[in-house]
Amino acid sequence: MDTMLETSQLTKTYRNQRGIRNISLRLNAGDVYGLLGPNGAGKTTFLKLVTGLIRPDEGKITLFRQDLIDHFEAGMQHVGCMIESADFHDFITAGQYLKMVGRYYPDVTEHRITQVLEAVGLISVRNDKIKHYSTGMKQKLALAAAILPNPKLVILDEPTNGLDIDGMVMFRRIIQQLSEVHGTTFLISSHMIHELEQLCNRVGVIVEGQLIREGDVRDLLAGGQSLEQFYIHELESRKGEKSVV
Ligand SMILES: Nc1ncnc2c1ncn2[C@@H]1O[C@H](COP(=O)(O)OP(=O)(O)OP(=O)(O)O)[C@@H](O)[C@H]1O
Repeated sequence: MDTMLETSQLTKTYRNQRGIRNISLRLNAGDVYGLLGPNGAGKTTFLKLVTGLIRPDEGKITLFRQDLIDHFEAGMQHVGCMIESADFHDFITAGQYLKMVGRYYPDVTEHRITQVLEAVGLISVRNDKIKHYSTGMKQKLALAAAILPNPKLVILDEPTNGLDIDGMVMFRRIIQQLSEVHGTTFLISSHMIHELEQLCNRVGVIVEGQLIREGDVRDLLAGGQSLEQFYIHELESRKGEKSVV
């Protein structure tokens, strides 16, 4: 099976001693992988590391089987990402913004820009300045930018933050369609556990900077366990282990 992203013993410690420790994780082509974990567990840190936004202290990251740092630009051509709250220039329009993003990729056409704006439901406001957008609309625009170049791998940090119910349904449909029709691989961090249950084939649980468990969603569901039950059980076991110590 083709490996899209692999980390080995990935460690990042901030000055306050927080961060992540020894995370080894592999994403195969076609995976829709959900990262779960409590606030402050280290999910965003992990996503920032694998998108090159910060450098690890230790460990290795390979993207499409090549070292991320040595082949950063070539690798990132095939990655779309949305990390933390989207930050935009307020005085440009959604259409102009996507045109700007499109310049970083070889073949983003005007037609493709229209296509993604339609997909995320922003076509009617494409000529409005971003400063007039709501939080959810900005989130949709960030998703549009992430999928714009038809990436092989899409990395999303809390993508449904601020989305209304329609927006969440739209988000789920886009991911399912890209995954099923184009075989796009996804790595998604979210607290929306029911969304993840519907979308993901695999999940990993990060607690206090460590990947404590991975699971195959189909197996969990077939065993009569919901993703929420699996997650709560993992957190409770972790607390139990700590209280014994
Ligand atoms: N730039 C930074 N400097 C110092 N500490 C940081 C920095 N960024 C994150 N941290 C700390 O590292 C830990 C992991 O943070 P991170 O943002 O990765 O967690 P998270 O799992 O994404 O949390 P949430 O679900 O709340 O978004 C937290 O304790 C956080 O306070």
